[in-house]
Amino acid sequence: MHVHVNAATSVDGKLSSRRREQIKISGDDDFARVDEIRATTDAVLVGVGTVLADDPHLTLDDDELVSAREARGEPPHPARVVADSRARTPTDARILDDEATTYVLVSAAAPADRRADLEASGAVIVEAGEERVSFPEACDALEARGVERLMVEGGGEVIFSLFSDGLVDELSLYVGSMVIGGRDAPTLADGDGFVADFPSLSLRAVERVDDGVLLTYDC
Ligand SMILES: NC(=O)C1=CN([C@@H]2O[C@H](COP(=O)(O)OP(=O)(O)OC[C@H]3O[C@@H](n4cnc5c(N)ncnc54)[C@H](O)[C@@H]3O)[C@@H](O)[C@H]2O)C=CC1
Ligand SMILES: Nc1nc(O)c(N)c(N[C@@H]2O[C@H](COP(=O)(O)O)[C@@H](O)[C@H]2O)n1
Repeated sequence: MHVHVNAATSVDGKLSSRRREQIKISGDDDFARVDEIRATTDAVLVGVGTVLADDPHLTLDDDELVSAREARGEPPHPARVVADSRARTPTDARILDDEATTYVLVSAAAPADRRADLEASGAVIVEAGEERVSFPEACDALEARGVERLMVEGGGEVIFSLFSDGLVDELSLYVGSMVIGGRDAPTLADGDGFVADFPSLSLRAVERVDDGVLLTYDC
């Protein structure tokens, strides 16, 4: 499986403010670029922290990209995936509408009633891991369902785990020309952080987009 992480940060590396509300960091051209990456993937993954904070939809905005997928014999939108160890995704979350398949990755610790509620709301439950979602297991399970190209849109906890598990193949990072600040604001890679064996990336491209910079890395 090819795992492509895409995110937008401020110049000080923040994904959002300490309030964890969605902040528009990207400009129109960068959002169009994000839509194009989505269009070439089989599934788009976020953590439940992002679902609770942003209530994202994770479908394609551009009808031409939808038509191109259909012409290739693909579903109109990539599948949506939530890493949600305890099945906390709200049943009225936008990612549970019927526009695309939605997988909710849970751990063995997810309560049975919450799993049933999510299934009744249209989610496909995939169990991977004991207390927390195990991404290596989850990737195998998704691959068995036909997901070869996985895009990850955040947030910081999930991105850290994917780097920690050595699963990231590519990183696109849009750095918007703003400062957010705040020691408790989420960053690109949160989790416990690394103290040694820091993942080292290979810079492939640098490009000006909108009023910011797009950095592309092979990982
Ligand atoms: N600027 C950008 O590009 C983006 C910004 N965001 C922002 O990021 C924030 C949300 O990020 P986070 O709070 O870090 O939440 P997150 O979206 O990374 O979700 C973390 C949650 O995922 C679940 N999870 C399950 N298995 C896991 C594992 N193995 N490793 C890590 N987490 C696992 C846990 O419940 C954990 O609390 C929001 O403020 C949102 O607005 C989110 C996506 C993109
Ligand atoms: N690429 C990017 N730039 C920003 O400025 C952002 N705030 C985000 N946030 C993430 O975009 C997704 C929203 O999806 P929908 O438009 O609802 O489909 C979601 O993952 C946000 O957290 N991304």
